[in-house]
Amino acid sequence: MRITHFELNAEDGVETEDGSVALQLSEQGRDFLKKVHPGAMSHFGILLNLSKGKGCVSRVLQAALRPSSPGQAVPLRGTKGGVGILVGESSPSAAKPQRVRDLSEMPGPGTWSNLVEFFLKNGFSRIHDIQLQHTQQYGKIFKSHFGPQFVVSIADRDMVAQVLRAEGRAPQRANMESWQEYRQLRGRATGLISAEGEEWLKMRNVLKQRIMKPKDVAMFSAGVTDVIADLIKRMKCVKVQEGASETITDVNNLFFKFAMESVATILFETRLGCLERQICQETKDYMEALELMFSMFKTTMYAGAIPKWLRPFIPKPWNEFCRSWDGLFRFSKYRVTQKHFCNLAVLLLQTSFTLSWSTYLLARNPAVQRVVYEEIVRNLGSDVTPKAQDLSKLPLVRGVLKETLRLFPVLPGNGRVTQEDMIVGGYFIPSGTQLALCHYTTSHDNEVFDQPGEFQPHRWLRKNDVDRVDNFGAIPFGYGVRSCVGRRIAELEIHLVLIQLLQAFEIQVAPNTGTVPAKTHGLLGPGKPIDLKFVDRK
Ligand code: HEM
Repeated sequence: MRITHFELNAEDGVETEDGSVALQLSEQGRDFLKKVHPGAMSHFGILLNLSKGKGCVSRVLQAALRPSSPGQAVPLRGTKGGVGILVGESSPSAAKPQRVRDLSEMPGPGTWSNLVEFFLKNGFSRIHDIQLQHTQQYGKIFKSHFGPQFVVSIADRDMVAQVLRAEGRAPQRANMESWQEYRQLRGRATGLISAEGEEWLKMRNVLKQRIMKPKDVAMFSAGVTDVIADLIKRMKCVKVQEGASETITDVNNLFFKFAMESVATILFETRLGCLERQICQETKDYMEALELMFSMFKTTMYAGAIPKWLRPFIPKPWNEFCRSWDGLFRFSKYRVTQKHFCNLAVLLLQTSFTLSWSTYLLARNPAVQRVVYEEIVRNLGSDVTPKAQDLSKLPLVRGVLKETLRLFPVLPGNGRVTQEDMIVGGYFIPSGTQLALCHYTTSHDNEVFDQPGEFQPHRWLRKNDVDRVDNFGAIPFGYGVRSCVGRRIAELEIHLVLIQLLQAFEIQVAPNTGTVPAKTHGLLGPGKPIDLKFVDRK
């Protein structure tokens, strides 16, 4: 087999240290290869995915290819015994290719400065800020050590896209060791969030049949609407208690109860009464256990960062981590969800934080709120209860959610463990490396988003049917086969509740609220309570 011609662009060739050249396939290159020799794909181990249409434009063909040996089969670095074929040479006009660098050459904070930052300066609650700070200091790809863990952080939209597009059939999320260890210790089943490999695939396939598509989740619309009616009733009661101020203090508390009630409605087809005046004791205890879990987020991080051999000397973090999980597992009512999803608390907080941030942003930007409200009145009506099928008429409401999650991505960073060798940002990253994808930083990158600090839901409006405003800079639900399985449910709930809140109230910032900083409590939540005024529209 010999492919005689192959176009290379300047950025396609990356020179390795020993003078050989690694090929980075451009889209044209890949298409060309497919056209001239479809069979060749099977010989390019690393290209197997591409032939199934799952590859990525900038995927690197990690071959140690000699520029002078076109047509020769050579071993591919980073593939399991695959061979590649040099199909051409860089055009003479091509700029000098870059050298592939080793991880030892990657910049990043030293172990000690990281220890001081995280353990002495409370860095675990400022993970999002540290992401920004480290990106400024070390660039868009840098390495760090957290106790026994070594992490490569990626804060560049295109590199994030490269990593996620290259994923295999069962991507591995990082940082779940503590959860897995706890579950093994106590004999608890692994949930979807922390499962890996074949076990994950099996669970995911079961769930995805039920809740992955917008049209499948539309059937939950009526149930969610009932819960929203209860939420608004509850808000009106609280306002009456507050008297003339019309203020609801710490809105997240109320939105958390709403999230819990609607998840129960959707997933266990039951009502818990979280939005009633009197909450049943078991639900109350469960909510307290969840709060404890989150107040102990720091402990969770310490539990993961302290090596096992140090535990006899510093036992507290691991013991507390187990104690808070034991607390949550006591509640048999919630076991079904715990079993499937692993951490119900995370899911509830994702929804409640997002609702808190979006109402806060609407209150802080009254002009934007007015335009969104006008869209609702114009395209739906001021008192028509929305259904799932109405959402396509309200692109700005959808923009509000996207923009909220861009400014405050509840998961400010995500993890992946590389499953094969890769070259990212000019660095050779071996298989098994833990990556941290810095979504908070890419969401605030002014090379990716114009005026990134501004709340502009209209930036997400499509100009026409072919316009795509998707952007790897902001992927709050993740991307690909391991992305959020509850995305469609969360979107449905949040869109429906935002519409009805805006139909019922004009949302204003309470005088004492001021600017609310974000804080990482595992997820990116408000750093202080958000108090808002909900002024009746009629
Ligand atoms: C605003 C609300 C939410 C946001 C922003 C959000 C975001 C995310 C993100 C970023 C991930 C990780 C994806 C990845 O690694 O690529 C994730 C995973 C997950 N989410 Fe959500 N989520 C939300 C609500 C929900 C809800 C309501 C549910 C359940 C009903 C849910 C269920 C899950 C599950 C089970 C996973 C793990 C998926 C897996 O590992 O296969 N999420 N979510």
